[in-house]
Amino acid sequence: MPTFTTIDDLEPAQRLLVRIDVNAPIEDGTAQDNRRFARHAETISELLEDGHALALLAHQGRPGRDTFVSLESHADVLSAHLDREVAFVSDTFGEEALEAIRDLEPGDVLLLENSRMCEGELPEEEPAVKAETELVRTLAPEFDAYVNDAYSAAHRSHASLVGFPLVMDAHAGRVMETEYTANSAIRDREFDGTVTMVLGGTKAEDLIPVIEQVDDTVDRFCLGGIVGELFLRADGHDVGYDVDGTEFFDHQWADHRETIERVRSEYGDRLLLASDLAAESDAGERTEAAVENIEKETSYLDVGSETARRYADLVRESDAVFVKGALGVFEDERFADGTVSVLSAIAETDCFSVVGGGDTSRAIGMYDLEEKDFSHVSVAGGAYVRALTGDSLVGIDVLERR
Ligand SMILES: Nc1ncnc2c1ncn2[C@@H]1O[C@H](COP(=O)(O)OP(=O)(O)OP(=O)(O)O)[C@@H](O)[C@H]1O
Ligand SMILES: O=C(O)[C@H](O)COP(=O)(O)O
Repeated sequence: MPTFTTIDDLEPAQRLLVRIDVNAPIEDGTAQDNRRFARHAETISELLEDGHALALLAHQGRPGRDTFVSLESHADVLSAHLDREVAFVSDTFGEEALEAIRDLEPGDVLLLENSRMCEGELPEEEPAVKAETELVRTLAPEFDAYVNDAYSAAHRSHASLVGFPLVMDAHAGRVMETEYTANSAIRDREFDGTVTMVLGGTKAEDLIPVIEQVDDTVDRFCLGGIVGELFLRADGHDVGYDVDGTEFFDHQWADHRETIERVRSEYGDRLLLASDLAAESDAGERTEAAVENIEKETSYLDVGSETARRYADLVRESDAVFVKGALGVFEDERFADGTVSVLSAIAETDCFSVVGGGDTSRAIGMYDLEEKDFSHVSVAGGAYVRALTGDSLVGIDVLERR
């Protein structure tokens, strides 16, 4: 049971600072809808119905990346989910933001600018240090209470996530509460039968510790995506190298090579890799090759159909399945086979299943799968895998410490 307080413990009609996580895919500088918006919209609606006035604090991307953009378009996506205007101010805690905050009336909702544009938000530091940042010291006195609904960012010790609970009344929002409850139950559950973990996506640093830490619980790991290609490289295949200006592989290989090679040799047959891969042909069509025949200069975008079938069969035979990260670029229908085959196989069975990842969970809506066919769909990625391994999340620790 969580030991933090929730929005049920708020006094009525307060002025609230609400931290949400709408970190989203960006196309042409504009936020694309993901499941996080809809989930937070439920918390926001509930707070508005209770007559609170809300300022929302959130981040997008990281400095230096293409996805590091203003939150202006995020306000539009949220407005569509809420069916009411979400005002936006291109400032986080300066004069312009303070003026907009002071104008808030009960029932109003205002989104502040990307918190990562403020000095002091990054880098990771102790909560006590973050509580002293100008961001926290300026905004805290403007509100009656702080609500943290950003479960998917709760593994980051950033000012907007860990600073406020140290200096003001603070509570968990509904997304925080439900994700915490679901993911802790998963962590504490003892499974009968075969447990399979399907790991893909782009982030080796998130996934490799998981493989090592859930060793006792998980029987086999099915790998795909960028991470799977790095393991194929460890097996000596001509894949997992940056080509055509991609920046996925070589730096991750440099950082994690030793661990990847060690894990590969220690886990042997329990770690399943793709036997074929798919790429785009010159004519723009999906083309496939067995891993023995792959070419170093080709960019592979999905596991092949033989692998997709094999992984789907293993899922059907499992009693519990955990998914983190996509097996291919599912956003493009031509390269969705791996991800969708695994998700469809889960949906067909009554195994216990959790699908996590801000991007990966989007595949469920995009391919007409239904959330009810999964035991839990987590909008979190890094926070979800940390919870699976039993690691605590700093953003929750500070709420619990109150
Ligand atoms: N072979 C590949 N080449 C390029 N991108 C890939 C490949 N395979 C998977 N992906 C991308 O991986 C992304 C999902 O993985 P990602 O590591 O972002 O995890 P996530 O599920 O969104 O979790 P998080 O919330 O931690 O970001 C998808 O958007 C997909 O396009
Ligand atoms: O999308 C996420 O996983 C969270 O918003 C955290 O973002 P970060 O990985 O850039 O810190």
